[in-house]
Amino acid sequence: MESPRDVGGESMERPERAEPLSDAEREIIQGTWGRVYENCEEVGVSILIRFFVNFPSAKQYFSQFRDMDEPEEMERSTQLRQHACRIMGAINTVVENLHDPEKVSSVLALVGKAHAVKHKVEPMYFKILSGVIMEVLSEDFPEFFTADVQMVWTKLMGLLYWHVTGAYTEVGWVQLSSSAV
Ligand code: HEM
Repeated sequence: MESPRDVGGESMERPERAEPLSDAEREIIQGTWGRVYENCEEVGVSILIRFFVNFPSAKQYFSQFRDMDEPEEMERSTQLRQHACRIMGAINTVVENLHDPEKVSSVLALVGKAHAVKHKVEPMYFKILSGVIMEVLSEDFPEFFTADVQMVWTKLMGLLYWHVTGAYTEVGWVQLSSSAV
């Protein structure tokens, strides 16, 4: 599906600012997220399984399942399950605080900083994960994730990526070229 170079060698693009969400868009996100979050562990796990199956190089950061290939085996990993819940929890905090841009940026700055400094995760994986999140939500909740709703969610994912990559820039993340990886 991928080679590490597909994801490792690209530069981190970051627009000047994230496009803000309107009140109506915030309501759409909050309304649809409520239904997703009711099943947060199950949805989070299916997002991560698809992420690691389609982009196996993303497993390199996880000691417990970096060498696993079978989705059934990965599904039993407590580290995967825990990360699924942490991702869903962080998105939930963002969604619940969309009216409070400072809170949103501080939550995502912490996520970005930890992943840059502690986990040393290549930031492109955040973009890839956003795409997988959109795919899984659209497939699992077709009754809510209509084309219009998907557009609003894509905007939220852009906002998330913008804040996270902002934190990477802030801590002085240096992009490795693909030939150096
Ligand atoms: C929306 C995206 C994401 C969110 C909200 C998120 C959130 C979190 C949180 C809250 C933690 C625990 C606190 C910490 O140690 O920082 C964590 C840990 C971690 N994250 Fe993420 N994460 C995201 C994406 C990613 C991606 C794309 C990767 C790598 C491909 C990744 C790799 C890790 C690793 C390796 C840990 C430590 C796991 C452990 O110690 O068991 N995360 N994440």
